[in-house]
Amino acid sequence: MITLEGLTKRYGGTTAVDSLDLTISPGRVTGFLGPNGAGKSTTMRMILGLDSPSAGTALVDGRPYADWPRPLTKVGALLDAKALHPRRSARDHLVAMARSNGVPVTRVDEVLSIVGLDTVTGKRAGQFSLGMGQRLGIAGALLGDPEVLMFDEPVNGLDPDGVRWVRELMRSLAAEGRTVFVSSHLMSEMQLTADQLVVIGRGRLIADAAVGDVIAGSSRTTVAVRIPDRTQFAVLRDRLAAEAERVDVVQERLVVTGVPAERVGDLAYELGVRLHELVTERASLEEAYMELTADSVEYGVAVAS
Ligand SMILES: Nc1ncnc2c1ncn2[C@@H]1O[C@H](COP(=O)(O)OP(=O)(O)OP(=O)(O)O)[C@@H](O)[C@H]1O
Repeated sequence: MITLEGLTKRYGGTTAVDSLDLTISPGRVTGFLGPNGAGKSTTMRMILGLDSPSAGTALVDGRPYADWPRPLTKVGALLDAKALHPRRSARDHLVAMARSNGVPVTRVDEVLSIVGLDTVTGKRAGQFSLGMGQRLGIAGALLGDPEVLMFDEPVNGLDPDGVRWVRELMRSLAAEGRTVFVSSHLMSEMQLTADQLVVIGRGRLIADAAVGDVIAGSSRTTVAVRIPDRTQFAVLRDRLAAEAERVDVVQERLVVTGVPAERVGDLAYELGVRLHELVTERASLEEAYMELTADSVEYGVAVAS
């Protein structure tokens, strides 16, 4: 478990992370989202003791990362996949990591096989593609068989097979009861991978909720109704207009915002309106995320409406 209390980081006049209170629980994948510059990497760096907080605390199972006797066996992390010695082979890189962290060297071949690099163990890291570098970084995170795993943009540079592999790996690590904390800008991928989402903007917490709740909270979730009779169509439209946030007519269907499908169905029944279709059209995570972070985008582009 990761616990943040009042976690704050200031760089001169910039507050990169602003009083974050958060618990990241084991047994599930927690997605960490936010626009560029929101403070995700800085938060992860503070959890790993690579940056010291200006205020507050970041604890792993009740202690700061650095206070754990063999931290690599407690927390594994992929922060910057490019941070490799270019002339070292994948195997040498992991052997050096294992030796300096009291991890048996036999584990190196295990993790190379888990990440699918067992056929290129002798190749130097400098000759690696971006995707191979990511896999090696993930191997490093798994080396100490830790209970807590953190990945900063793990699918960066991976092909579709690699993206699916990372998704399945994260899900299986969480299913084993580990804490999995992963940042990403790929919303469609997060929708498939994460159970819980933490969204930050300008260093502050915007949301901490189950993926389904984040999506359900979006005003873009609508109910669409198809009514074959024109008169009944108008009756239901006028009745819904009195209580919905908005009612649109799209391709001869009523599209209702702010009234659940159950209520729309009950109203139609009361008014004797015959329906041919009644369907909830959920927002995607991407739409829900855009809505949540609209005020926190630091480097936004003005969109003409
Ligand atoms: N070493 C540093 N010195 C000064 N400012 C920094 C430093 N590191 C980060 N920042 C600033 O802190 C803020 C948060 O940056 P951070 O990299 O944590 O965001 P992020 O959410 O990881 O962004 P991205 O999605 O672009 O990776 C930014 O405004 C950034 O410019």
